[in-house]
Amino acid sequence: MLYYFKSIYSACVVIRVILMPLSFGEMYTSLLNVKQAINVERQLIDHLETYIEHESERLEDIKRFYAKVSDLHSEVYSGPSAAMANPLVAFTLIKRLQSEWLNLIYSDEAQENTQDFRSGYEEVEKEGSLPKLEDLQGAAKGLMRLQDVYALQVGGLVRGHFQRITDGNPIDIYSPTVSVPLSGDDCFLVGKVAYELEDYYHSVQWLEESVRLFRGAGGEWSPENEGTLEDALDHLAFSHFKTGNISYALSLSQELLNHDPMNGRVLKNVQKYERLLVDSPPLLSTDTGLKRPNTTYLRTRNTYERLCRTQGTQPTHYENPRLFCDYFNNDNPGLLLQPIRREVLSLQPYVVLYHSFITDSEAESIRELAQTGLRRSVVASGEEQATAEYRISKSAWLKETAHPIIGRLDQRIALLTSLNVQPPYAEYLQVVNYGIGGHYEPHFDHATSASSPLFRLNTGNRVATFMIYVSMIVAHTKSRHDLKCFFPMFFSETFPLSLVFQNAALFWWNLHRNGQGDGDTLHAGCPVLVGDKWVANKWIHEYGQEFQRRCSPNPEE
Ligand SMILES: O=C(O)CCC(=O)C(=O)O
Ligand SMILES: [Fe+2]
Repeated sequence: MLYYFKSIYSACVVIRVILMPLSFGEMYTSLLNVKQAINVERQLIDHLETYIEHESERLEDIKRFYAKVSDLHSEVYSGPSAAMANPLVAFTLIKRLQSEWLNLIYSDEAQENTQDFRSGYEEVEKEGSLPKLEDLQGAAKGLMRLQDVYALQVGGLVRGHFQRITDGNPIDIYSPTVSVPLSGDDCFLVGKVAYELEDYYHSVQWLEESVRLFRGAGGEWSPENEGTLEDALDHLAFSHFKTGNISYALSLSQELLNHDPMNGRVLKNVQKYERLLVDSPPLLSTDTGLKRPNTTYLRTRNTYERLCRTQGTQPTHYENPRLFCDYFNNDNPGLLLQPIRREVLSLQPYVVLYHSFITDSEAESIRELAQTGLRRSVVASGEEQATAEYRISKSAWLKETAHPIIGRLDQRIALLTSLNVQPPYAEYLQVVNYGIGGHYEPHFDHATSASSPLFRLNTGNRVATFMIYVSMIVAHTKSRHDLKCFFPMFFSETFPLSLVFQNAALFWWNLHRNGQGDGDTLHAGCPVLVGDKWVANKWIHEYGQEFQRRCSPNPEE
């Protein structure tokens, strides 16, 4: 969702990405890649199935031997020494002890089964399609971003719910069709990511849940787990120590010692905490001083998050009678038969929403065409471009030659805006796919520094943005009260937000007529709470538009 608000923020401008070989890296930054990982896991499930079959057969064989020998002992050898009189019985006893037990005990079968299982995994690994540690960390950070921006309760998330406390009650802000609760180990990993970032605000919350769940599991061991109750207690105790909650750090460490009494490091910590508590007993206040870590790059965080939580505050048509909706053809013969539903959302800056700008099948084609070209999105960083935490997505550039659809889109944009959208007067179409909790924090699309790599096109700054919602399956299915217009059938109270924007396009001028950037065009893509969000940007440059957008020295225009 794109929101507008006024504030000053340093420019971060997306520029053309140099195409690199196809890579699957940074999976967490694009939901498309996450979806592809489903097939990867399916392969592993097949390997596990074969492994289980082989191991079951092996155990069956072992059980058969066990039954044979134990039966012999209860039926044949249990009597007096009569059985030994039978030379066949004597022979088979000696043979078993000399050979059969040996073969059983030193059998390679278990190892062979494990080896086959591992080879299957290694094959998948070689394809390069497995997530890396960085992906796990990125996904965990995405979850914490959603937690923060949408004020979600960690306890709710752990139970598979997306809840926010409103007026003292947990309210579902999104009800998933399938709810997936998290395990103690899931929470441990999220908490550990925060812990390693020295972000004890989050580590405390997630590790609390982890400890609770591990305790509940009664120390039961699961082969897939990375952490244990002891690990979680250890990290949680230290997180509490770092946030000044010494007495809690002490009691957690003592609990840990119950499980691991010889742990010298924890023994030392306990002594240290006890000393600290004697030296400066805790105040009665329960305020642990837990604060969210300050991100240096976002001075407009509160406004941004408020807007994301309230689903935007675009001006309503009731407040400003100069805003309107109409069927628009730009007096252009190309649009006469198919005028487009236009909605003027704001006059200053001038922002227009074009409904149904593309069809479902065009949206699908755009997504498909972009797939192989998707690379981690970058932003301008000085004279260069770099990835950034404040923009988590992948993007691909589509030339007009990629498919006739792209050329037709360019044409349609030109018909609507009367602007020259041919390169180099506009950039290629940039298709963006967001990842887990993917977002684009408040930014300007235009360059705000003369050294920006954006000027390498030599066609001036980005005068306008034409942004298409190529798909947006969002969490909220509540109605938008602030987006009613003259099209009641399209904006009925019950109409899901996602459908209002899906296939629509936004247009706005980034620059004033005097060429200066318009500070009011600060905008953002809120973290994607759920679903697969795609947008496509067409950035139109200053040069080539001289006859369509007259200049003016007036800084207000
Ligand atoms: O995803 C959005 O809603 C905004 C994207 C955006 O502003 C950009 O790509 O420049
Ligand atoms: Fe933007």
